[in-house]
Amino acid sequence: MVKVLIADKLSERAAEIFRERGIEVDEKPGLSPEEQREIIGEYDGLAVRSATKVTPALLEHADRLRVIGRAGIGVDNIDIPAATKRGICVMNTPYGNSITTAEHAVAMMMSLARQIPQADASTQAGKWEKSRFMGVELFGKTLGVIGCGNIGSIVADRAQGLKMRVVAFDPYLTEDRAVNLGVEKVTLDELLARADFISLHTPMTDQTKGIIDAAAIAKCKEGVRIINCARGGLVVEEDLKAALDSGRVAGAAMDVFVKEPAKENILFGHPNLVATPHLGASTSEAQENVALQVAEQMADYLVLGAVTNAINMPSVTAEEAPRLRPYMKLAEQIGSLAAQMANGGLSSIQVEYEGHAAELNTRPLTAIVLQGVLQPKMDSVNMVNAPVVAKERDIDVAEVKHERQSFYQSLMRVVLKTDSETYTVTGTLFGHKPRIVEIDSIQIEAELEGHMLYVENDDKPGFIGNLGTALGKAGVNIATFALGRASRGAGALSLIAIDDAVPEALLKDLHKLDGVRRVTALNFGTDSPAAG
Ligand SMILES: NC(=O)c1ccc[n+]([C@@H]2O[C@H](COP(=O)([O-])OP(=O)(O)OC[C@H]3O[C@@H](n4cnc5c(N)ncnc54)[C@H](O)[C@@H]3O)[C@@H](O)[C@H]2O)c1
Ligand SMILES: O=C(O)CC[C@@H](O)C(=O)O
Repeated sequence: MVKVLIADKLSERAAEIFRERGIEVDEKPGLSPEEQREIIGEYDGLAVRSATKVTPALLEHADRLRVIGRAGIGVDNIDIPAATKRGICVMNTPYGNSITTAEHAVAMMMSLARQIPQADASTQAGKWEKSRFMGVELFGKTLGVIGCGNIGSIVADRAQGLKMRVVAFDPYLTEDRAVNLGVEKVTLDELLARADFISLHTPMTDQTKGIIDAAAIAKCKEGVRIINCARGGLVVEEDLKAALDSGRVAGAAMDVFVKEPAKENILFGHPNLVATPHLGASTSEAQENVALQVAEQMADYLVLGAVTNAINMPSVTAEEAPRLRPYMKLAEQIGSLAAQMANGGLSSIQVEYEGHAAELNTRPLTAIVLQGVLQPKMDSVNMVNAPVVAKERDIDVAEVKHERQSFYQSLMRVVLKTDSETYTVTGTLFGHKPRIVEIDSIQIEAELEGHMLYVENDDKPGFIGNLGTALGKAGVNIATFALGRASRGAGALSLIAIDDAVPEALLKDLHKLDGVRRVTALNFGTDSPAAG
């Protein structure tokens, strides 16, 4: 039975959904990394928030793991390259907590403007420090949004409701989108120079790490207020502390910290700091949304093969999945056949689609062709890691969609080049069954299954009889025999399904048959999706 581990505290709905979808689920939040390593080998799916660190050390023990679901947005607690290498799909829930987090950023901005947390503490301590807490209005002030994606754009919208001017720095924000959002797209320096409040909403990347440091703060208005509800490392905490001390930054509101959980931090205790413990996504609505979404997505993947919001593989909707399934089998078979026929180091793989196949979502199909090509040489390759493996090996991958009409309603072709030769295998679907219809421009009609022989020979009388006799003498039973030839008397080829593997000695004898050009043993293993 398919089994999922919920490793962090998620809304109860997640476990309910897994069970409704026939998936066994264990809820074990709060385990130590060592405890997680001990049990992870039992699971096909792992659902996390931000507490669990999905490291290469954990993944090394994850022999069954097929999918990691992050109930939230940031996947910086998951080692994506390590997961991809192991063929594990990683998905997040990009929109489920955006409104909640944007609202938290706005709440933080208001807290800064009116020092509400400090005033609350003082008032409840019995002081009545009316003159200490002089605030500033938001009306007419400029908010600088760094990173204007899902959350940044909601913050911008809410700020406009408060009659603030919004300037945004985001290299990927188009002018049109900026106009639609009602924000002014500016450079980072312009934003720093103009903003009264700055709110950070980028992911943590090499470009954004430390985007607010001493140099950036030096370009800000005197008395700027800074809000970070994105990721801790976006702000250099030591530089912010110095700027708070000098008064250059009038206030800072931090929901996220370089080191979390932040039990201690250089900023703590500063009178102009407002701090929350990574609460951006913590509303019941957002947690319900992300738990439900992550469980549905993971169940769709584990049960149907549908892929939604994956970070490391192409999407396949739940509606597409059943339509793609027979093509997936065909994709793996043509890839596998071409690879088993090929000699020499692979240099390029071109996957061509014609007719109905060209109208499908071809990215996952191409990934599966790559899986089929690479699997005969590597055990642990699948559609998640096959594109990465191909890239690592400098194999050039191309996808071509033909508009031309062909004899077949739907065709998929793989053209595989090695350093010495080119191999072409074309297949179609008869009903839902994959069929090979052409090999190197010779027409044939064959199903691929179990043990097979691929034979190339001179097209002359007696060859097939001799081949059959040789196999029969060795006790090898022929299950099916598919034959094709270029033209009378020219080269011919056959794909022969046999009941058992051909011993090495027999292969050598077959090579000695009069007129034989090539004999290759093929295997479309019964436990592989490429099996017929
Ligand atoms: N505090 C929390 O609990 C909490 C909750 C949800 C999300 N987050 C974090 O909030 C951040 C934003 O999430 P989102 O859903 O809006 O993501 P998003 O991907 O929708 O938006 C991120 C934006 O940042 C922009 N960006 C990327 N590199 C940039 C750069 N160098 N300079 C400026 N902009 C850049 C992107 O173009 C994109 O528009 C993420 O870091 C996420 O992890 C935190
Ligand atoms: O799970 C959380 O509480 C935080 C989530 C947040 O950081 C995210 O990136 O979605």
